[in-house]
Amino acid sequence: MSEKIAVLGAGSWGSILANLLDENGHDVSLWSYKQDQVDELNQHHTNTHYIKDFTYSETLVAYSDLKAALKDATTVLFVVPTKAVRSVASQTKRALAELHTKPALIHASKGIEQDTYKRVSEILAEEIPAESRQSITVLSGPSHAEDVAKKDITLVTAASTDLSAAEHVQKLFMNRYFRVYTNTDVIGVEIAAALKNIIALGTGALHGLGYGDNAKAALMTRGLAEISRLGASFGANPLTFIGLAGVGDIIVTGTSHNSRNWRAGDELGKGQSLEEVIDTMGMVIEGVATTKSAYELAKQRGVDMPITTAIYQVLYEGKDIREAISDLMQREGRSEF
Ligand SMILES: NC(=O)c1ccc[n+]([C@@H]2O[C@H](COP(=O)([O-])OP(=O)(O)OC[C@H]3O[C@@H](n4cnc5c(N)ncnc54)[C@H](O)[C@@H]3O)[C@@H](O)[C@H]2O)c1
Ligand SMILES: O=P(O)(O)OC[C@H](O)CO
Repeated sequence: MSEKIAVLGAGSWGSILANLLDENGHDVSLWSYKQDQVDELNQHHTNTHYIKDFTYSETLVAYSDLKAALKDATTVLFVVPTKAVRSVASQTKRALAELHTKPALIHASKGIEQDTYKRVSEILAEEIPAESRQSITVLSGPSHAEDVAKKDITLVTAASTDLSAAEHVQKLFMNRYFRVYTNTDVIGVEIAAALKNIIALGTGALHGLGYGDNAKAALMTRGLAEISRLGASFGANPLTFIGLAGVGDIIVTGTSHNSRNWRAGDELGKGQSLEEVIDTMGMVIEGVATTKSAYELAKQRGVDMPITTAIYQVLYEGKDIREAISDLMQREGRSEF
C-alpha cells in the first residue's frame, strides 16, 4: 500500500533511499537543510555533490522547510549523520506537535553519539517520546548508495523490538533489487552498524600502507570478534554479528572504494593527516567519531577491544600506524574464542 513518507537528510544515502521509495510507488518528500541542494533536486533532479551521474525521479519533491516535508507523513525516515540526529529529531518533534501527526520512525544512520554513547534509536526515543510517534525501526546492512543507485542487488535488515513494525518497513522498501530481512535485535544491529566503520578505517589504512589480503581479512575477523563482545555486554543476539548488519557490512565497508571510512583509512595509511582527510572527503566519515565513543564505552564496560583501542590511539593520540600494528601483533598469544 502506498504511503506518504518524509526522508530527512539528502546526502548519498537519504537521497537514494528516497528515490527507491518513490520508485516503489510511495509519495516521498525529501528534506535537506541546504536550500541550494533542494533547488538542484527540484529543478534538475540531480544531487551532484553526493551521487554523480544519477537522475532522481521527477515525482520526488525536496523541501528545505521541515514542517512542509513532514506534512501528512505516516512514516519518517532519518538519514542524517549521527551527530545531527539529536537536533533534527528535536526539530521534528516540534513540527509533529504542530501538525498533530504521529508517524512511524525509521533510521538508517550508523554511529554512536559522542559523550552520551547512545545508539541512534535511543536518541530518537529520547527526543521524540512515545506519545508523538509510533514504533522505531533501524534499516541497516551492506548497502552503499552508489550500488543501490545502479539498482545492483542489495540485502539489508530492518530491526525493531516490534516485529510488525520491522515487517512494515520490509514491505515499504522491498523490490526486485532491494531485499529486506527482519530482525528484532535493535541493539546488535545498531552496534554492528556503527562499529564496522572503525574496522573499515583500519582495513583502508592497511591498504594505504601496502598490506595484503591476509592482513585485511584478519582485521575484519578479529574486529568483528571485539564488536560482538561489546554487543554481548549489552545483551545483543550473537547471531546478529554473523548476519547482514554484522559480517555483511564489515565485508562491504572494509573492502570497498565506495566506503568513505575505507577511503579515509587509505589516505591515513598513505600519510595524510586526519584533518586533511576530513576536509577533502566532504561527506560524513562516521568511523572517526564512533572510534572515540566505542573506545570510551569499552573502557567503561571493561570490554577488551584492542583494535578499536589501536585505531583510537592513531586518530586521537597521534600514534604512528605502523607502531600501532606492531603493538597489536606483539600482544601475548591467546585463545581464539
Ligand atoms: N552513503 C551510504 O552509502 C550509506 C549507506 C548506509 C548508511 N549510511 C549512513 O547514513 C547516514 C548519512 O550518511 P550519508 O552517506 O547520506 O551522508 P552524507 O555525508 O552523504 O550526507 C549527509 C546529509 O545530512 C545533512 N546534514 C549534515 N548535518 C546536518 C545537520 N546538522 N542538520 C541537518 N542535516 C544535516 C547533509 O547536508 C547531507 O545532506 C550516516 O550515518 C551513514 O553511516 C550511509
Ligand atoms: O561510506 P561508508 O563508509 O559510510 O559506508 C556506507 C555504508 O554504511 C555501507 O554499508
